[in-house]
Amino acid sequence: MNAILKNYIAGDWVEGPGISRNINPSNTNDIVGEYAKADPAQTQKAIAAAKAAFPAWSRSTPQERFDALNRVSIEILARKEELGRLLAREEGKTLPEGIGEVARAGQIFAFFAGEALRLTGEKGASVRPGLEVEITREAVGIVGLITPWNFPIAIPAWKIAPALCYGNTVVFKPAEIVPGSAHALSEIIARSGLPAGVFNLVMGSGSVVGQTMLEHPDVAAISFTGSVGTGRRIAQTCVASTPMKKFQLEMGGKNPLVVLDDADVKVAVEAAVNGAFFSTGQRCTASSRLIVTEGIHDRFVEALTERVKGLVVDDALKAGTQMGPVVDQTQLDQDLRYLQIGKEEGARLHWGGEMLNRETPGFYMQPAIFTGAANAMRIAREEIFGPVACVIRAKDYDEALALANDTEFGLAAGICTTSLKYASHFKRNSEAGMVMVNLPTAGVDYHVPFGGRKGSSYGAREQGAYAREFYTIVKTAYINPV
Ligand SMILES: NC(=O)C1=CN([C@@H]2O[C@H](COP(=O)(O)OP(=O)(O)OC[C@H]3O[C@@H](n4cnc5c(N)ncnc54)[C@H](OP(=O)(O)O)[C@@H]3O)[C@@H](O)[C@H]2O)C=CC1
Ligand SMILES: O=C(O)CCC(=O)C(=O)O
Repeated sequence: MNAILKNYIAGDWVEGPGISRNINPSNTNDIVGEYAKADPAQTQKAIAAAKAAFPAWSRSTPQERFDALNRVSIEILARKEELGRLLAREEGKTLPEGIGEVARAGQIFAFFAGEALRLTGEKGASVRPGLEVEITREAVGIVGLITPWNFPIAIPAWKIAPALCYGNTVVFKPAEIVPGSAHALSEIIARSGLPAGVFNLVMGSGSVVGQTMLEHPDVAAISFTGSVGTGRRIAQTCVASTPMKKFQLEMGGKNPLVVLDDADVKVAVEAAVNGAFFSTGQRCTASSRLIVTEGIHDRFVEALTERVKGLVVDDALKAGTQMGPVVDQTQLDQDLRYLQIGKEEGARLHWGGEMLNRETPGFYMQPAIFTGAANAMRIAREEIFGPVACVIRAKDYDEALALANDTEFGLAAGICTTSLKYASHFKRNSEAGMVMVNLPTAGVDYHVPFGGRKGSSYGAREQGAYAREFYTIVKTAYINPV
């Protein structure tokens, strides 16, 4: 076994009081690595380091910020195959998906390197004679970044890069089950030329490291992606703390993909397969509800089933694998529990859902399609976060739209149609933060806002230039030029 990989605090790599093991979900005999696990005291040291570094970093020049973020981007992109392999090995998404995610992380750092150089701010006349008014943005302070396991490098990238770009200092806590990509990213950031303390990595559990960050008065803001339950607790703690913290939550989805009678079946099937089953369905943007109108329903289900039957489920690192394993036993148990719930609710498990044996012991599961699902069923209302799709029959477009919007979530929604009229109407009337036409609900660009409505998201949007809303505070200055 290699050395235990350390936390990064105040510019030093430090051992943790505990150790966690990173296990390959494609082969549970394969230990990806051992990683430091922090306690509250170590987390507090990271917060103190971020506090000490904040005054200087918040006043750093755009050139310094550009240089650091640009170096990070260059190294990530140069090493995308190697880092993609590590990501696929620890999380279970396929190697092409892993490499794609790493490339996305590199592009995000490039975007925010550029963003650091972009001038912002407004100056105008006051309503009072002779006075001037300036509106500027300042860094928020120490930001705590809490990330999930399903995008082990892209989600950290889309929080760390804007946080640093706008002059904040960072304490980063990755998900405990996937510390590998987070650690590799942190090593790259550590050699990017940032002053000590500007960026700190604190690996460990949510209930210890995350909770310490939430309760610490010096942490000014928390950006979180993960489950609704944890998101809600974070919101309550941030509001109850003194001073109150700024927070941003990206949580679940139960994203509808509407397939209308006039859809191109091939396009619809590809959108559904990609949206529901790629990345093993472990995306908050996954197309977990397929809402299909009468006239195309049977043709669509038949073509979808044929396509899904052909998906190669195997070791994430094997050439030709199209769907990797579920991330861990807990998530697999949740997926299997929902298959049981669906059957008990009266939906038909049309295809899949079997556990699979492969050469190595891993969490392999066939993708599953429920038909005859009703939107009121738990399988259509609750986020499963696995390779499980429910087909819900709709009479016509109006009913399909109503069903699509009948959810507590509102992250992404898609429609497959060749009608401009329906596509435009759906775009306007969908109650989701992101709308896709003839595309999967999952898979987004890195330079535009990401986020949802209703129970999916809270606070300012992430990604693109909109990220500025969360990572800066507005200051209004009045000047009397005497
Ligand atoms: N929207 C999305 O993208 C995601 C949604 N999910 C949903 O959540 C379910 C459970 O996944 P899970 O990983 O447990 O999600 P969690 O919400 O528990 O975890 C997300 C992050 O929050 C941390 N965390 C957990 N508890 C606390 C706390 N009390 N204070 C601060 N931080 C905390 C976790 O740390 P640690 O890893 O140490 O627990 C992790 O870094 C999935 O089945 C899925 O439905 C999960 C991942 C992503
Ligand atoms: O669909 C995507 O590209 C992003 C999904 C995502 O952010 C998530 O699942 O957490």
